[in-house]
Formats: sequence, structure tokens, C-alpha cells
Amino acid sequence: MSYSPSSPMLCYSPRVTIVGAGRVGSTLAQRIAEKNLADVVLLDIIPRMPQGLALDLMEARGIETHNRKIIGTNDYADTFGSEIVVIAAGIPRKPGMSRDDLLKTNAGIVVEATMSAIARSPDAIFIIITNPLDVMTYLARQATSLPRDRIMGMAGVLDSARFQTFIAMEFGVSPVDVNAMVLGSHGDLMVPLPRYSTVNGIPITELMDAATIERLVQRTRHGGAEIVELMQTGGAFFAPASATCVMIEAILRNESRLLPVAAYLQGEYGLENICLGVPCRLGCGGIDTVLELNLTDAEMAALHTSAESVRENIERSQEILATAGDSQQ
Ligand SMILES: NC(=O)C1=CN([C@@H]2O[C@H](COP(=O)(O)OP(=O)(O)OC[C@H]3O[C@@H](n4cnc5c(N)ncnc54)[C@H](O)[C@@H]3O)[C@@H](O)[C@H]2O)C=CC1
Ligand SMILES: O=C([O-])CC(=O)C(=O)O
Repeated sequence: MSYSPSSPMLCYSPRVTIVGAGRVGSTLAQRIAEKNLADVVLLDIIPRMPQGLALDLMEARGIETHNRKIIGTNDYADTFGSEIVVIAAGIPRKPGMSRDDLLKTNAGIVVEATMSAIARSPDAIFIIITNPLDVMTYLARQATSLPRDRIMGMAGVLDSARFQTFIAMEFGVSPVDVNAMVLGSHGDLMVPLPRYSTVNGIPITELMDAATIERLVQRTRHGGAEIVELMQTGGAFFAPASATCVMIEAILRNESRLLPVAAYLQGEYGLENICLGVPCRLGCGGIDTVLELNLTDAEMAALHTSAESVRENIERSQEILATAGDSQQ
């Protein structure tokens, strides 16, 4: 049986490339396919591994009732024409490490992966996951010169989801009724905002005492490390994949979602030439608006302290990349 459509657009299926088919990347591939959002290309440097994962995911399609294609590859040529490229390649941290300890190894990987991917998908929107997240997003932007609407980092959705979870557990309500907002870097200096976090519209500052809120804020700040310590073999991947999938869905379905993402700032919040978590409206073009919230002096100071730590690591990354470049000459 063969059928040739007269209108190819009706049959068009968007394609998302995920570079790095490890725990986060492969779980994200599953989420995207099973939500029926797009075809997925999973790329990794390990020979045959992404091919195996893709075949496994393809064999689940009938049971999960979707018809999305999942391609596993070691060759960027297979990623051509992707609408979205996700960079999840690089090493995760081990217990006792900070995300910043990954900088030296991951900087070169992210720059190389981003450049290889954009060469095949020049119109793609890029989402960076690799840690340390804000610096990696900055490096990917620097390497590609993409306008800020088309490149962003995933962290704020995850950190806010953790804050949401801890508020819901503390207050004994469904997380669905909780909205939480976390800005700043994806590190110990992230800035959870209790004033902008609510249980069905009621700010948590009206519902909990200051000591309780501070405990939840601290748990959120160490949410990634808590999981690394528990698992001992790497970091979180279920919630990170869900958080990235929400961003992808917002873009592919042009949903105009307001989500905290790591964006390149151009004067917002008094910051520029840095990538940092701020609330952004996401639609089919990527970031269409960066929202500037009214912050108290203390909240603004915390955001700037957070930015300072990212800036220091951006400077370190420039030295690392320059040294790597010198040694290759
Ligand atoms: N932004 C966030 O909120 C989060 C960030 N992460 C970060 O995401 C990264 C990936 O984490 P996991 O999936 O748990 O690690 P993983 O070790 O399971 O997977 C990483 C994969 O990257 C691949 N890889 C390494 N170099 C590559 C290259 N040059 N090209 C293509 N693939 C390459 C590896 O072969 C491996 O399969 C880590 O840096 C981790 O810290 C993880 C969770 C949340
Ligand atoms: O903690 C880690 O290393 C992974 C990560 O970024 C997170 O789960 O927030």
C-alpha cells in the first residue's frame, strides 16, 4: 500500500535532536516520543549505544500508542533540519562535587556539540542541560552567536518544581495546586522567591512561618546534591527530563508558557552579557519576552550575588577554552 500526500505540510513531523544519550538525554527522548511531540534523534559519542536505546524506544511505540520515529546515531549528519537541539552531553557530578567542578571537562564538550549541531540545523532553537548550566548556556551562545530568543538553558523549571514539591509536601496539598518560582543560577546561590510562590494563589508567606520557608528554600538550593548523595552514581534525570520536555512542548506547540529559563540578559535586572535564570515567555520562536519582576532589595542582591558566581566561572571557562585551543595548535 502506498500513499503520496499532495500536501506535504500536513504530514510534517517536527524533529528534536538530543546530544548526549545518557540518563537525562534518553529519558527526555522517551518523554518527547510518548507525549507525541516530535520525532527524536539521539546522538552520543559511544558507538552503538544510542542506536540500542532508539531501537528499545521504537519497540515500545505500539504499547505506548504513538508513531514517533526515534533515531540513534553517532553522526551529526543524521540530526539535519531539527527544530530543537538539546545538549545533554557531558559528565554528571559525583557525591562531594559541585556543578562547577564539571566546568573543565564539559566546556569543550558543549562547545563542540553545539557547533556540530548548528552546522546541520541552522534554524534550530537550542536548549542546554549540561552543567554547570548557566556557564554552558553562555558558552553555547558564544560559540553559535545565536540571538537570545533561540538559545536557553534548562534549570529554573526543575528548581521551581523542586520548590513546588517541598511546599506541597510541607503543606499537605497536591503539587498541582502549588506554583513556585526560582530565579538565578543553577547552583547553591539560586534564588527561590517565596513571595512569588503560592498555594492556589495564596503566597506561601501567608501560610508558613519564616523558619519553615527558609528550610524549604535551603532544601531546594541543595535539591540536586540531595539526589546525587542518595544515588551515588550520578544525578537526577526523571525530573530534569520532565522540565526540559515542558520547555520543548511550549515551543513546539507555541503555548506562550511563562517559565523560568536561563536566558542571555541584555540589561534586565541590571545584568548583561550573562546567562541566568529569569522568567521568560516561551513560544514557537523560543524566548519571546524576558519578564522583569519587581524584586525587593534583598531579592535583587541575592540575584546579583548569584550572577557574580556565574560571571567568575564564565571567566574561568574562557581561560580553559583558550588553553585547550593553544594546546591543539
Ligand atoms: N540543567 C540541569 O538542571 C541538569 C543538568 N544535568 C547535567 O546534564 C549532563 C548529563 O547528565 P546525565 O545524563 O546524568 O549524564 P550521563 O553520564 O548519563 O550522560 C552523558 C552522556 O553524554 C555523552 N557524551 C559525552 N561527551 C559527548 C560528546 N562530545 N558528544 C556526545 N555525547 C557525549 C556520554 O557518552 C553520556 O552518554 C551532566 O552534565 C549533568 O550534570 C543533569 C540533570 C539536571
Ligand atoms: O545536581 C546535579 O548535578 C544535576 C542537576 O543539575 C540537578 O539535578 O539539579
